[in-house]
Amino acid sequence: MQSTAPLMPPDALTHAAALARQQQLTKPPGSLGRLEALACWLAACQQRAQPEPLRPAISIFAADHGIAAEGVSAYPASVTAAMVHNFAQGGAAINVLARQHQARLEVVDVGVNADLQGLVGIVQDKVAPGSANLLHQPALTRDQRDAAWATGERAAERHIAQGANLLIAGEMGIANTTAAACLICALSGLAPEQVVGRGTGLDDAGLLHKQTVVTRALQRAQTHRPATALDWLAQLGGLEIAAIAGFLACAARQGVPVVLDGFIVSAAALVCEAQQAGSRHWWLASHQSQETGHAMVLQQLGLTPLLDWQLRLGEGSGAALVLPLLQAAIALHNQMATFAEAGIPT
Ligand SMILES: Cc1cc2ncn([C@H]3O[C@H](COP(=O)(O)O)[C@@H](O)[C@H]3O)c2cc1C
Ligand SMILES: O=C(O)c1cccnc1
Repeated sequence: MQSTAPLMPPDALTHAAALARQQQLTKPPGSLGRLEALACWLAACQQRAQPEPLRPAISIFAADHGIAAEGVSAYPASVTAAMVHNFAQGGAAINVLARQHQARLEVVDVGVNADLQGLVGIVQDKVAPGSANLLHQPALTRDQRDAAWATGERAAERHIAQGANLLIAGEMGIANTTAAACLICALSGLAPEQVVGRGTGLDDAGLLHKQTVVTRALQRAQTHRPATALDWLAQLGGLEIAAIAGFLACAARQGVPVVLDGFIVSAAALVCEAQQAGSRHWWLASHQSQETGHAMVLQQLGLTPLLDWQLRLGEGSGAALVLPLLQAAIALHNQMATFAEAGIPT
């Protein structure tokens, strides 16, 4: 884990140059709406007034959660490992989207409670076989938290070394919306009723139970007097959430933009921004998740989601879904004629 000095945002001069080009393209200024802002942001991130096409890469971090024992998910904990097999066979939603948009995809086992050795495309970087039950004890030791964070940093570095210029983090971990909700409450000051959602599809009774679990877990964690976001991460996080926070921190330090996925990634983003201020300038929010509280977290991060399509899957799927929109923003920005080139009077 590195320094907490505020990061520089994407390059302002390049942003201004890109904006100037947008004003000269053969359309009324502003008529391509957010596509224009996206092109200028990507230009600033790349420090090229005409940005290169995107070379996206995705890491899915998978881990089990002790809190699953409290009946906070509509699915059994065994689904985490089963879904890693599905990722390896190419059958999950994120596999389809990654193939469709030619994104490099890797799955990182940072803490699944199963032997996943030998599965195709699975990076073995297991820190522990899952987190502890955060209702009764800290989810992670400090060492586990730091090791998982470093796992995420290594994943971002791998992608960047292979030429990726846009990163996506996804997650798989049954019960991780509970850990994410706890962290979001702790870091945002929002109440459990404002944050806790149905996850994979809890009914009304399940939702109330999950709210109670989160409230009690927050009370338990308070007794340890957590002072920093990293303290909260150890108390209430999970191995994949810590890894995603490290992934985001590393990407921002290296000046590589990230498309944030849904609720769980946003919890990791809050941790990252608290630890490394200014990281958020390198992020775009793909969508507003159905999960309660996601909208308010994005607001706190100063991010406006692109889509509101009732998504509540995770895996990085929402982020992968907006890749064609980003590619379109860059293609329009680079390939449209200017008024001068087209001889159109202004
Ligand atoms: C088949 C299946 C595939 C998934 N892919 C992502 N998630 C999503 O659901 C989980 C979080 O919801 P909760 O906190 O309610 O367990 C995470 O694993 C998340 O990525 C899935 C869940 C299931 C069941
Ligand atoms: O928004 C998400 O990331 C999400 C929501 C519900 C279940 N799994 C993930």
